Amino acid sequence: MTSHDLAIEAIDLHKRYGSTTAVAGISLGVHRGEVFGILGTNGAGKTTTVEMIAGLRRPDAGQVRVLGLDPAVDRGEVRQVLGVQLQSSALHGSLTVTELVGLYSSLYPRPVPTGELIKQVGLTEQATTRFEKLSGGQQQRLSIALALVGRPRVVILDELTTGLDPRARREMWRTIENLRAGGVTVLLVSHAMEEVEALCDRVALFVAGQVEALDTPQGLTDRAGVSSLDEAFVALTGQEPEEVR
Ligand SMILES: Nc1ncnc2c1ncn2[C@@H]1O[C@H](COP(=O)(O)OP(=O)(O)OP(=O)(O)O)[C@@H](O)[C@H]1O
Repeated sequence: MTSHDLAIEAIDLHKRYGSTTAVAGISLGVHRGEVFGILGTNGAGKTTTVEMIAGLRRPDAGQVRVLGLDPAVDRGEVRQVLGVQLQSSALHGSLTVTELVGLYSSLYPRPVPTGELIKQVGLTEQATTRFEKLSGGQQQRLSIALALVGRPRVVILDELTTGLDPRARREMWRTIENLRAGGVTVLLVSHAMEEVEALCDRVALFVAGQVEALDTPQGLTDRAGVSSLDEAFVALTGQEPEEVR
């Protein structure tokens, strides 16, 4: 496999915040068309890593390539191919769902039609509701819609289904399956073991800013000699998985 086959390449990333080391030498290669999961306890460096991959945070050291581009340098080009949903989105509270999706659509040459996208994330009934009046789960679904509006080739989702009810959760899983079927590469940060087990081709287990193990879900459970990813996480990292928030 050459680096041309990689949609995302992170090489020896480091990041400190004052005296806190958040990321201490992370390297990852995500194949084109793959759904790749990052699992780790609170503070393991997951968000910092995906923010560096998205070009939203500058690494102290190390390199990132997204489809061969450097997100910190080729900002305009990367914006056209990369969709990002982060944990907290700062959106204009007085705009409605339709207005926000329309605003983001205008940034792309071939956006998903606004109504179609709103339906896809289950917000048709809230189409004329202002962002500030949406529930936490609805805001979450809107932020996922905004990550997908430009038909990205690579999508980064940080805590895809945290805070969503079971039905919305299943719909999001279906959305991921559809992205995979369309050849889109997905990098997924999650606390939910069953979500990662169900969706991801490969998984990286993060501990204290480093990759402790990286394999298919089956490979991780085989390696740990256990029957679930939950148990493999405990066996391979020595840490208890977090409760899903
Ligand atoms: N802006 C910041 N300023 C200072 N410290 C930070 C900042 N962002 C993160 N940290 C610290 O860096 C470490 C890694 O944080 P990060 O958010 O990347 O971890 P995480 O694995 O995403 O955690 P979580 O599951 O809680 O979201 C933590 O110790 C955190 O407190």
